[in-house]
Amino acid sequence: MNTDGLAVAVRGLRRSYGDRVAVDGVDLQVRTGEVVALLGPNGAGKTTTVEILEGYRRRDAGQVRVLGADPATAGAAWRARLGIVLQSTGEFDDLTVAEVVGHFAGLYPRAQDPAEVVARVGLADSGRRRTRTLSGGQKRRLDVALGIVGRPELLFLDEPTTGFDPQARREFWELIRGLAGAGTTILLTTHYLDEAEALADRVAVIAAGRIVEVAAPADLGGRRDAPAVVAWRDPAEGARRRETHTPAALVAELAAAYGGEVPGLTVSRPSLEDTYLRMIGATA
Ligand SMILES: Nc1ncnc2c1ncn2[C@@H]1O[C@H](COP(=O)(O)OP(=O)(O)OP(=O)(O)O)[C@@H](O)[C@H]1O
Repeated sequence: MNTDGLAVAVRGLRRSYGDRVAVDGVDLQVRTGEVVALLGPNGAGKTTTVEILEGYRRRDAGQVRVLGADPATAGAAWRARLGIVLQSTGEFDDLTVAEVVGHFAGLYPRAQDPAEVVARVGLADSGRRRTRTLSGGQKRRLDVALGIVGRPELLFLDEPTTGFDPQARREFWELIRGLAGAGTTILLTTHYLDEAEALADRVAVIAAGRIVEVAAPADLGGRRDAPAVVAWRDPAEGARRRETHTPAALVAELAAAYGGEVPGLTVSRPSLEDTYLRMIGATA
């Protein structure tokens, strides 16, 4: 397997738990410096796949290279190049935010300044607080701080913004964009389609243990070529709707017919969520 320019290279990955096939022949590549979002319904095999890449679960079959090494056998020096933000929050008893981040910084050979990391995740005012007094969203920020304090080359984020308020999500996205802009490769799992669209260069859709498609958010499922939906409200007939590949022509036609503004006019394309739900076979 040629892994030039790839932070993650996976071919034919399989893993079963007893009779249950969780990962059924996954192929996936993440280029160095890329942000890839892994999307899929509950039980699709995301966590299993990601934890195999992180070296936390064994695989039954397949080739896997992460930062050039096989996670099943790679050692501590390899692990220090990864940043991992898991779904569940660690418990740190009575330690303060600054103490926990400082402690983790000590585990890495080229850690960032802990105070800078605390500020970067928006916890500068909470550095002296004991971690058990943090809100859910603040704990998640602490998780992210611990994931990035070692200056990872590759960052794994498992549903990073679950429990965030909208403003905290936007701030988190800025943080992630900053890391990506500085060259960090990022593989994230999320159930938020807007998050995938905001952050990812490419999204990989996984369902029932198989990759359905990998594409840029704008291209997924043929989105770019999908017809536009032009909707308006006719004063006599009520709500009207037409699908077209030439929406500008239709709008011009309607404008002429209505003698100017078209009542209640909207022009839309299938959202990433519409496309995703169609791909995984959901009946929305
Ligand atoms: N340790 C385990 N033992 C037995 N079955 C497991 C184990 N871990 C996962 N599974 C099963 O494997 C399948 C894939 O699970 P996985 O956690 O990888 O999915 P996921 O896509 O991460 O789901 P979610 O979105 O709910 O986190 C599921 O059917 C799950 O029940």
